[in-house]
Amino acid sequence: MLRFLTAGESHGQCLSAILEGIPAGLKIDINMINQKLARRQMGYGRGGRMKIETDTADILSGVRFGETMGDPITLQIKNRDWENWTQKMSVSGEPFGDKVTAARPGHADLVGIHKYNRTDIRDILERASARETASKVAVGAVCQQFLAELGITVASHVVNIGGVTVDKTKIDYTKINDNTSELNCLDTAAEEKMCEKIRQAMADGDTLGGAFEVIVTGAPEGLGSHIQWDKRLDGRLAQAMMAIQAIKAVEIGDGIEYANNSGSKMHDEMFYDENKKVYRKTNHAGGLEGGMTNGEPIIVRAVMKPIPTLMQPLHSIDIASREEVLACKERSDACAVSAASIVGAAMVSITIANAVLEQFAGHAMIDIKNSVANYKKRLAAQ
Ligand SMILES: Cc1cc2nc3c(=O)[nH]c(=O)nc-3n(C[C@H](O)[C@H](O)[C@H](O)COP(=O)(O)O)c2cc1C
Ligand SMILES: C=C(O[C@@H]1CC(C(=O)O)=C[C@@H](OP(=O)(O)O)[C@H]1O)C(=O)O
Repeated sequence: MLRFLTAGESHGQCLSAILEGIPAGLKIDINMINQKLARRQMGYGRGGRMKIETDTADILSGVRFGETMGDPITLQIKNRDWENWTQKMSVSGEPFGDKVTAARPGHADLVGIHKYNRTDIRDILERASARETASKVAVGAVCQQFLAELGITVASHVVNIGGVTVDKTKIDYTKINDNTSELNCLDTAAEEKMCEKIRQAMADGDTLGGAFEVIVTGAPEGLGSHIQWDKRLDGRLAQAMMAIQAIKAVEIGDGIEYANNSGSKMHDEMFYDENKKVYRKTNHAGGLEGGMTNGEPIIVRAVMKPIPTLMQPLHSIDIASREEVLACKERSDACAVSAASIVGAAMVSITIANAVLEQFAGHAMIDIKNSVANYKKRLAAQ
């Protein structure tokens, strides 16, 4: 079983993650982890913080001479901005600086101070901040390397920003793994319109959300299970995606479209080829039937709400004076869907890696590879 925890505040010293369950004998490419971290920082519409940070991961445990040993892997990403926050974020010093008291609608501010009995919203926003997603991406990058050893790839792309959508017929999905476009979008014409939409939102002091898609290829048939609610892989993927800050809807395959169409149009018919292998001509199911992978690409789509911090702030309340005020305007992103798409791929990688390790349990890479190969041989003969 794979599990991980993250720790760290947005303006604290660093972000940390401990990942346990990666088998021994996996070569770790630190450059690949850092490339994913850099990709998460990109995207038109991101705020001033991204100019301060250059995220890279240090591996503090679990890897020796570039290879995993089966131990927990500790990953650490320093916050460069911390230097500017040493007093405000001091672990042992006296309280310093003004308290944040004007709650932002859509952020964790108000409910957080109520639940945790705090008087400074900073005590909540520091951990609620999606700065934490850098840890998720570092953990996801290790899982992606594990999956790649088994021929499984995970990639994502942006499909909607503020209502500007990609034209699916124009997309070349073979480019999905090495797409370096500004917004991680595979439709250049749509991306230009998305950037314009973001520019307009920023000029208006407003923010935008959108949607992205994660595609997994090469996953063997039968990951996950129909036998219990918490073993269903579609449910676990949805939970992993919804656990990303600001993600408010998840679709598997045709998702919401199922509501509008009949069974004859929406189910993927099965055929035999000349070698008596089952194949399908469509993938409405997004690679999952009965909570299990069916051998087709896994397709997960997620919707991100607009960023809660607006430069034209919304109506709110001051938690200290109880007066009606405008919400605080911390430095902020105007749109971060492209960053979220990288986080989404990371969370899907972690979830699929966990499902693989459940099914092909082992502590050494060689055992897992053999186990996967035997399983595939058995399926091929069936
Ligand atoms: C990559 C990323 C960047 C984000 N940047 C900001 C930001 O700059 N300002 C902000 O108010 N919210 C930002 N958010 C959204 C908040 O973190 C999120 O809305 C908040 O934690 C409340 O959680 P909820 O939206 O899931 O309810 C970002 C989210 C993601 C995924
Ligand atoms: C720091 C990151 O995102 C942050 C997420 C975030 C929020 O409220 O979620 C608020 C902003 O933080 P700051 O006030 O420091 O500018 C973003 O920059 C990051 O993605 O690395």
